[in-house]
Amino acid sequence: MAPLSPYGSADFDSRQFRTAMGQFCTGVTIITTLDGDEAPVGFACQSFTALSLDPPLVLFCPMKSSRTWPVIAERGAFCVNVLANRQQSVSAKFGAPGQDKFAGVDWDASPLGLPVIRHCLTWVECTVENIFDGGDHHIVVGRAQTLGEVLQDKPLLFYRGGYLSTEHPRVTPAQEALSDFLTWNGGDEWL
Ligand SMILES: Cc1cc2nc3c(=O)[nH]c(=O)nc-3n(C[C@H](O)[C@H](O)[C@H](O)COP(=O)(O)OP(=O)(O)OC[C@H]3O[C@@H](n4cnc5c(N)ncnc54)[C@H](O)[C@@H]3O)c2cc1C
Ligand SMILES: NC(=O)c1ccc[n+]([C@@H]2O[C@H](COP(=O)([O-])OP(=O)(O)OC[C@H]3O[C@@H](n4cnc5c(N)ncnc54)[C@H](O)[C@@H]3O)[C@@H](O)[C@H]2O)c1
Repeated sequence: MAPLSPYGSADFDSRQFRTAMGQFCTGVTIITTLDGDEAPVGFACQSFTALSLDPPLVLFCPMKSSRTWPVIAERGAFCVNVLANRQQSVSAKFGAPGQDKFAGVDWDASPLGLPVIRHCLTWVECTVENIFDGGDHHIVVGRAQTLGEVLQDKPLLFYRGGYLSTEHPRVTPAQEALSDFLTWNGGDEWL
């Protein structure tokens, strides 16, 4: 058996860890809420995922140093805004420290009054269900309360620390691809 590369050893630094984690391509969301003065706040977040269908749960992981997180905890609710490909500048704005990330950003209020950023692929309004410890992050579980409409647009993807163009419009259904893969008898040609 061939030995694993140095990246396979436990002796790695933070940059190597980020490089490895950056191979996992994700979408980008903006997690928003309202502060005590009813002003909108939010931050860019890739650590978002669907968690459970019944009950309908999602999760995201804010850094413990996040300044938006305590505002969400206080409000007990947040809105997940799923960014479209054309919203790179929104991601950059909400992904860096700043006083007013909403300056110049158009938004509407969800049923709970939370900020829904215009032109997102969709949005999900949630109440905070549970908070777990995750090293230098919190793991926040939310219960979906309202689903937004779905726009027919391309997603913004984050990959290797940058944004990936999603110009190719074709979407292959995962179920179909999986069953094709499992019944494939064409040797290595699949890859
Ligand atoms: C594509 C993408 C995905 C991301 N995914 C995640 C994720 O999943 N989870 C996550 O936690 N973060 C993620 N981030 C990073 C996060 O969006 C940023 O750290 C963002 O600034 C956090 O916003 P905030 O409002 O929570 O905190 P901020 O107020 O922006 O503060 C963030 C940090 O900067 C410090 N800070 C604030 N203002 C200043 C200042 N003027 N000078 C110096 N330091 C300052 C704060 O003390 C804190 O440590 C992602 C960023 C990008 C671009
Ligand atoms: N989960 C996060 O907190 C998270 C995720 C992505 C980016 N960011 C932050 O956004 C900024 C832009 O990132 P970049 O362009 O340098 O890309 P990068 O090369 O740091 O990101 C590559 C991958 O590393 C992981 N990562 C990066 N920072 C992390 C962190 N603080 N905690 C946990 N995982 C992390 C993510 O999986 C990301 O996809 C950086 O300041 C980065 O720390 C934070």
